[in-house]
Amino acid sequence: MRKAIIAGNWKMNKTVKEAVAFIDELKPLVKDAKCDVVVCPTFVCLDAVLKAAEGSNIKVGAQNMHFEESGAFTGEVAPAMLKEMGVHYVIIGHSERRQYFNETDETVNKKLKKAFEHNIAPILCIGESLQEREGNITEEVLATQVKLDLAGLTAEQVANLVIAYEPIWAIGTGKTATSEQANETIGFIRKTVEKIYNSEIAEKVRIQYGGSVKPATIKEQMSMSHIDGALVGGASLKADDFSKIVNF
Ligand SMILES: O=C(CO)COP(=O)(O)O
Repeated sequence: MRKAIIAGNWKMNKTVKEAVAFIDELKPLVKDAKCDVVVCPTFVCLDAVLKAAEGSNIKVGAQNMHFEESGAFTGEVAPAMLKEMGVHYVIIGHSERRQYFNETDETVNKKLKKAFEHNIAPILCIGESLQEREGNITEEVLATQVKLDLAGLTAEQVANLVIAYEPIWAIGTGKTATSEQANETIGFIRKTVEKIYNSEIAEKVRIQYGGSVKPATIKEQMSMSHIDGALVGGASLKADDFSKIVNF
């Protein structure tokens, strides 16, 4: 049985003060959650959020990191810096990073390897565009992403991986994939992992759905056989909404 994981991706939102106030409000609301609870603030809020979340069941993730250990990479953050702070998770390859910051399957793959090397749990984002879905190439696109992004990862690493299936056309648009659509596609991703590794690993990898997840949609989504959680954008910014999702 896979443990569900609900993560909030705050994207470029919340100042340090706002972030701390959010955690203070969220803590009592999610203290009995049955799933893993994760919030992913911006780099500048990580320290304050880690401190505010101390002693609670809320884990903290970063939204990105570089694949090099250190050096002349102005504006970037290295894995060891996150690990030393106590960061548990890191989102890798979000579609916004792929779209606006030239993230490729090659850099995603390097980052995944680095995250595992530093014992930070990666949440790998994959997903197809509207054009790709309408062109009936969703499965090819996802299979290619899985193959390239996971290249060279060990079976043990993949068993501990979280994958977030986020159809790009459902992000921030209010258009959710239907639960059946999401389940079917996530089932396909699991099959792809099985083909590359084996059925045992495919059964272990946790796969979230992401894209306009709301308190009103989560119950049905979590009732689906392949959906192990959610990566939540907009609805993770209000403690009340996010707690309702966490306590699905
Ligand atoms: O991109 C997302 C999470 O990473 C989804 O964002 P929304 O929930 O705002 O659609």
